[in-house]
Formats: sequence, structure tokens, C-alpha cells
Amino acid sequence: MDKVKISAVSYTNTQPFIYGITHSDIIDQIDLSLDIPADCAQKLIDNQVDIGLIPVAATVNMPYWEIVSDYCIGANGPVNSVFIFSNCEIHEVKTLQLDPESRSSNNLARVLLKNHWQVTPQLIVNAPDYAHSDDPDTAFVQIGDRTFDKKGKYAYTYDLAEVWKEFTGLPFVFAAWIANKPIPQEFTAEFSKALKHGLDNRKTVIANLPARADFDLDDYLMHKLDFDLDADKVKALHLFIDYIKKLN
Ligand SMILES: C=C(O[C@@H]1C=C(C(=O)O)C=C[C@H]1O)C(=O)O
Repeated sequence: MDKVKISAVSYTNTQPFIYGITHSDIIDQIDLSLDIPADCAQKLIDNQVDIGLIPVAATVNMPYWEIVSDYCIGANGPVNSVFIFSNCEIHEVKTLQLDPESRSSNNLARVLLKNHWQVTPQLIVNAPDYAHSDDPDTAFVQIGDRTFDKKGKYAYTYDLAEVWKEFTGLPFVFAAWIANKPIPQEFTAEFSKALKHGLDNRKTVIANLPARADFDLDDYLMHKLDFDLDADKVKALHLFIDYIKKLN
């Protein structure tokens, strides 16, 4: 059988899954690549891979997709790695610079700005520096490890999973394991077991990560991230997709 091609997110949030996959026999059946979230999505859309840990917002452009496994990159309340940082209070924002590596959080920011905060800033997709502007009315979507040392560096900080929870009462799913074609059940069952193995060994994963003085990796991987794709998260995923479709 050909190997199953899989693209996973190259950030710290995915390290438990990578540990589980690479410490299970299923690794012999997998051709694994690590990519930024936007590229995970593009590879799945372009059929360069069969399964991706892709930003759920990217499913909006896919003719066929199915969820693989009961695991995801989610949060039930603050996630501590997905923010709008801003030079001004959120209601004053005139320009929003998007994060080029994101698909879900850029859309989550737009959904919350429109429906929760009720402001409609101009969007900048390819800012010269996505993380910086001297303009006093500019805000920035930022995700992943690049945010770990950023809190306190901007005048205002908004954790987008926390604001989504205030807005909907629900957890949030940033990325899920999604296939662009039907995957044999024998494979998905073993793949799920490998993912669970990684989650069960998070303490080992954390011990193996380079320690950081500026970020609590244990709190992030054990508490802030919520990896279980439970019924509330599936509900949130579909609600989010509905909001995205109503954006324009
Ligand atoms: C929690 C996070 O979730 C992520 C956010 C994503 C996005 O905005 O498209 C995609 C994958 C996840 O890595 C994060 O990266 O900090």
C-alpha cells in the first residue's frame, strides 16, 4: 500500500501529536511533513497530501472533506497563542494586519470584529511586517510560537479563543485532522491511537522541549490547549464555518 501523506502543523501545539505518531508503528505507513498552518491547508486542497491538521476555516473552499479522529487543536477559554494585538482599544481599530501563516484565526478575528465588537476595519493581507505598524489605529492577528514572547509588547491584547467563548459560550477549534478523500477505517483507528499515545505522554514531550523563561509550556500543553474534539467543539466548528460564510 502507498504511504498515507500527512501534513501537520510545525508549531509547539502539535508536538504531542508528532510524538504519538513517531512513537507508534503507524509511522511506517505515513509520509509526514511539518508545515505552517496555511501550507497544511494548501497541500490538502491541492491533493499533495491525503490528511492534514488544517485550519478549519480552510474547509470552506473544499469540495469534499471528512474529519479524521476525535482530536484537534482547540481551546475552551483562553488559548494563550492566538491574539489580536493592538495599538488602540479594539473599537477604535481602523486597520487589521492578518497573520500570513493563519487561516482560522484571521477569520476568527473577522467574525468577532463584525459580530461581537461590531467594527469593520480594513484588512491588510500582505503587510510589509505583519507584526508591526506605527499607525495608532492598527491591530495585528498573530498565532503560534511567534506570540510566545509578545504579550505586553503591544498596548492592547485580546485572546481570541477567550473572546469567542464570551461571544458564543462554546470552545473553539482552530485546526482538525481532515482528509480530502475517504480514508480506510483500519488506518484512522490506528492513527487515532497514535494521537492519543502522544497526548497521554505530554509530560515527556514537555520535558524534551527547550525550556523558555518567557512562556509556560506546561500550562499551555496541559491546560490552555484542549485537544479533544468533543460534541461542543464539533458544534463550534460548524457555527464558525457558518459565520465565515456570512462574512462578505
Ligand atoms: C492555537 C493555535 O492554533 C492554530 C491556528 C491556526 C490558524 O489560525 O489557522 C491553525 C492551526 C493551529 O496551529 C496556534 O497556532 O497558536
